[in-house]
Amino acid sequence: MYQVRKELNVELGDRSYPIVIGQGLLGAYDLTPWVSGSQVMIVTNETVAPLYLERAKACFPGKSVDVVTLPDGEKFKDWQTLNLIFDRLLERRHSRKTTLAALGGGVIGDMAGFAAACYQRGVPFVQMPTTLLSQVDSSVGGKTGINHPLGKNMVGAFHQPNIVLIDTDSLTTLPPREVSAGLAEVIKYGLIRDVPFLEWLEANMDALVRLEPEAIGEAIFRSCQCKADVVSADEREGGLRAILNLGHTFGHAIETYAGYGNWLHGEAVGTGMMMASDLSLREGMISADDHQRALALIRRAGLPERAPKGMTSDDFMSLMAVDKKNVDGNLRLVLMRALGDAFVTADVQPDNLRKTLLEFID
Ligand SMILES: NC(=O)c1ccc[n+]([C@@H]2O[C@H](COP(=O)([O-])OP(=O)(O)OC[C@H]3O[C@@H](n4cnc5c(N)ncnc54)[C@H](O)[C@@H]3O)[C@@H](O)[C@H]2O)c1
Ligand SMILES: O=C(O)C(=O)C[C@@H](O)[C@H](O)[C@H](O)COP(=O)(O)O
Ligand SMILES: [Zn+2]
Repeated sequence: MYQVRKELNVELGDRSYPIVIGQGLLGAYDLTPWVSGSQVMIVTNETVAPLYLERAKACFPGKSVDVVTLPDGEKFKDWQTLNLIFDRLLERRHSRKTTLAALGGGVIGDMAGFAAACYQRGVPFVQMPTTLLSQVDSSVGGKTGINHPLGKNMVGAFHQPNIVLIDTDSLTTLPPREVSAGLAEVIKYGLIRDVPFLEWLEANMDALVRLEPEAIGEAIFRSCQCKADVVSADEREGGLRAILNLGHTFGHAIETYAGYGNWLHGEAVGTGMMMASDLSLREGMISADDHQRALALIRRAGLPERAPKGMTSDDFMSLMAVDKKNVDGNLRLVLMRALGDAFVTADVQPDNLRKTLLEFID
């Protein structure tokens, strides 16, 4: 038995798709209406497969289901591992009618989605996210890709899924550090454009850290709602969508510096949002009280508040110089005019940026 708690839609004209959120969905929810051909290939990893693969297969009754199981970890979000997906697709003679289904966290979702965007110039794609971070963020919106040693997510494509199936029961097996990482992206939505949600998070953060089902279901729904609204308004990041990058300019620099996987993406984003808040304060945009509210919430989620040991401000500056938001060599950052009101700017005082970097490095 399963229970759908909430359903919402990413509105993209004839490419619109549902996000279905509930309990017991893996193993019971019929995904075949979103699969046009007779074949599915599930992309998963060696950690998730023993936990959820059999249940995921049962979502495709009557279809022929193939599987490719990748090694686990951010350090495998690379060309070599991506190629394992293409190897399997070709060895098994999959056609452009095969649907790829991502079963796992954001690493699997980003790689399976990129493979779906590229294989025979594009095949249908389904998201079955199993981490908090992937349920609140990466499974929605169609950003797919892999890392490059010189920069995070530097090679990729936009490729929207046909459906996102979120079984919140899968979170029961998630390690606490991964829960905190997911909460970073949840907090992000409050900080960028949803003050009522920010207040709700302040009231419910302890329940979220404990993964209490009511609270976590609500946080996932409201996060997906915020992301779906932003993506529906600006699918390819022509403008508004860049606010989803709050904390990511600093965060991606941290992930690249630390070596992919040593810092979790959500951890780097948590510290990065503290840095963005600090800079917003120095730029005279948010008040000291607002800054303290942001810091307190990120801390309560159990996220780190210092940059990696040994990382210098020069390291930050050179890694941030390859950020995708930059234009004509000018650094562009997401800051907050006020809590719940993020925007992109290329116009920060160099001295304020330097002070923010110094504030967070050891
Ligand atoms: N495309 C986007 O819009 C977008 C948005 C945010 C993040 N991302 C990307 O997502 C990635 C991070 O995703 P993530 O935080 O899910 O990390 P992840 O995919 O590495 O998963 C975290 C860990 O949890 C394990 N795991 C997955 N589900 C589990 C479960 N139910 N129980 C126990 N263990 C489980 C995984 O095997 C892995 O070891 C980064 O590469 C980031 O760049 C993409
Ligand atoms: O969906 C988006 O847009 C985001 O920015 C969401 C981010 O949480 C996510 O980490 C994304 O992968 C970052 O995108 P990038 O373009 O900065 O690599
Ligand atoms: Zn992110």
